[in-house]
Amino acid sequence: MASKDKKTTKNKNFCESLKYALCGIKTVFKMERNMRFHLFAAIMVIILSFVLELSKGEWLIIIIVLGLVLFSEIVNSSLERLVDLTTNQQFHPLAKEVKDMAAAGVLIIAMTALVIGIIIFGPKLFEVFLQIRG
Ligand SMILES: Nc1ncnc2c1ncn2[C@@H]1O[C@H](COP(=O)(O)OP(=O)(O)OP(=O)(O)O)[C@@H](O)[C@H]1O
Repeated sequence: MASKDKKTTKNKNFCESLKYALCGIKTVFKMERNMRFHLFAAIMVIILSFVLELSKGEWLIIIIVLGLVLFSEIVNSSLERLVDLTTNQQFHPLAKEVKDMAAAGVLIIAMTALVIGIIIFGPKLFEVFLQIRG
């Protein structure tokens, strides 16, 4: 194990819980290429949202969706590790189902985010396109 921290007991207070949660965020970004891709995409969407001056309601939807995408990727990554830990990376049909279902969860929220993105940004980008064309 890379970490020198071998603690296995319950966190004593909120600060300690926060410390380990931040440690989890650091680990998932370091280890998971998909998570880095999702973060890059999220930053691009936020920049586009500022440029296109979204309404407060549109911002709320974008923030919720981006949070759900990142959350689903973290749950997927943690389930993958749990499966690898319990199966010791040996094939098991249930392990396949767990990993495939966790990946399906990410896919569904990513598709939802795409559709919401098209609904919110599509007409605005089309307007910008028409203005550029004069
Ligand atoms: N122990 C196992 N037993 C059975 N099937 C497995 C096992 N481990 C992985 N698989 C199969 O291989 C696929 C890929 O597993 P892997 O752990 O590499 O996920 P991944 O490709 O890294 O996922 P992601 O793209 O979300 O990072 C799984 O979706 C599953 O179908």
